[in-house]
Amino acid sequence: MKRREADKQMHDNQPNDVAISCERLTKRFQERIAVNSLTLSVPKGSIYGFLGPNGSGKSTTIRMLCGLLTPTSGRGTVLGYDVMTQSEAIKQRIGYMSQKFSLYEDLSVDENLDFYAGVYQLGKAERIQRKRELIEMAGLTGREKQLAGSLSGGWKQRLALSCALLHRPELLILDEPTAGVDPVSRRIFWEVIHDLARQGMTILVTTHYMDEAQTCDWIGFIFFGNLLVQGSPSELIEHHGADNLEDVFIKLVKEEEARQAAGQKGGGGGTGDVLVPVKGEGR
Ligand SMILES: Nc1ncnc2c1ncn2[C@@H]1O[C@H](COP(=O)(O)OP(=O)(O)OP(=O)(O)O)[C@@H](O)[C@H]1O
Repeated sequence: MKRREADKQMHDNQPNDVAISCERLTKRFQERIAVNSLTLSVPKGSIYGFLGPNGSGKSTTIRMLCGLLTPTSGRGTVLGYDVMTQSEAIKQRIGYMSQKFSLYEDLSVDENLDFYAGVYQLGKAERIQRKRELIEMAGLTGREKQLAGSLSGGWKQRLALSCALLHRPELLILDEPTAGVDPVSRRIFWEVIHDLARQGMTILVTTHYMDEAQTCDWIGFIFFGNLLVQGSPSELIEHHGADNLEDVFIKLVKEEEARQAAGQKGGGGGTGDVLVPVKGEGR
C-alpha cells in the first residue's frame, strides 16, 4: 500500500471524538526517562490541563505530541495522525505556543500576523479575514501598528495566541501561556481559551496556576515523568478527599517523593491512580 493511502487509512480508523490519544508513550534522554509510559486521552472540544512541577516531563510530552520530538517507545495519535510517522500532518493541523514563543519585537502587531500568515501560506483574502477576526478576538483593535516589543506581557501573549490560530487549527497546544502575566491579563486570556473551546477547539494547556487548572474540563498530573492522576477537577478533589486541587497535588507529590525515597517504582508507570475521562462529561 502506498504511504499516503496507509496514512489515510490510519487516520480514518481513529475514533473521531478523541483529539489526542497516547499509550505508553516514553521518552528517554540517555539514562534519564523524561516521560515514562504515558497513557492519556483528550476528548475533542475539551480543555485538558497538563500539570506538574518543573522538570516533570510536560514540555517533553508536548514536543512529542507536536511531532517535534520522536518518542523512544509507545504510540500516540493527534487528530488521528500517528506521532511517530505523521508529524508533518500533525504540525499543519495544530496551533502551538511554546514557553519561548517568539514574536518579532521590532515588528508591529500587524506585521507579526503577516509574518505567520506567510509561514502558514494563507492566501491574501484569507489572511485579511483571519487578521481582522483575530485582532478583534485578542482585543488588539487599535494596536495594529504598535511594535510587539512595546506591548505588555498580557498583550504579547494574546498576540502570540493569535499567531498560533491564524491557520484555523483544530487543536491548540499551549505550554505555560500565562507564565509571568498579571492576574487581569491571565483572566482575559482564559476567557479567550474558553470561547475557543465552546466553538469546538480542543486545547491542551500547561500551567502552574491552580485557579486556571480548576476551570479545565480534565486534568492530568505528571511527576518524575509518570502520570499520577487524570480526571475532572471535581473528581480529583472528591477522590482524594481534598478541599482543592492544590491540596490534591501537594498530597500526590509527597506520596510520590516518599515512594521514590523508598526506592519503589513511580506512580503506576503512567496509568496508576488514574481517573479516566468519561466521554460526554466536562463543561
Ligand atoms: N533535550 C534534552 N536532553 C536531556 N534532558 C532533557 C532534554 N529535554 C528535557 N530534558 C529533561 O527531561 C526532564 C523533563 O523536562 P521537561 O522540560 O519536559 O519538564 P517540564 O515539566 O516541562 O518542566 P518545566 O515546567 O520546567 O517546563 C527534565 O529532567 C529535563 O532536564
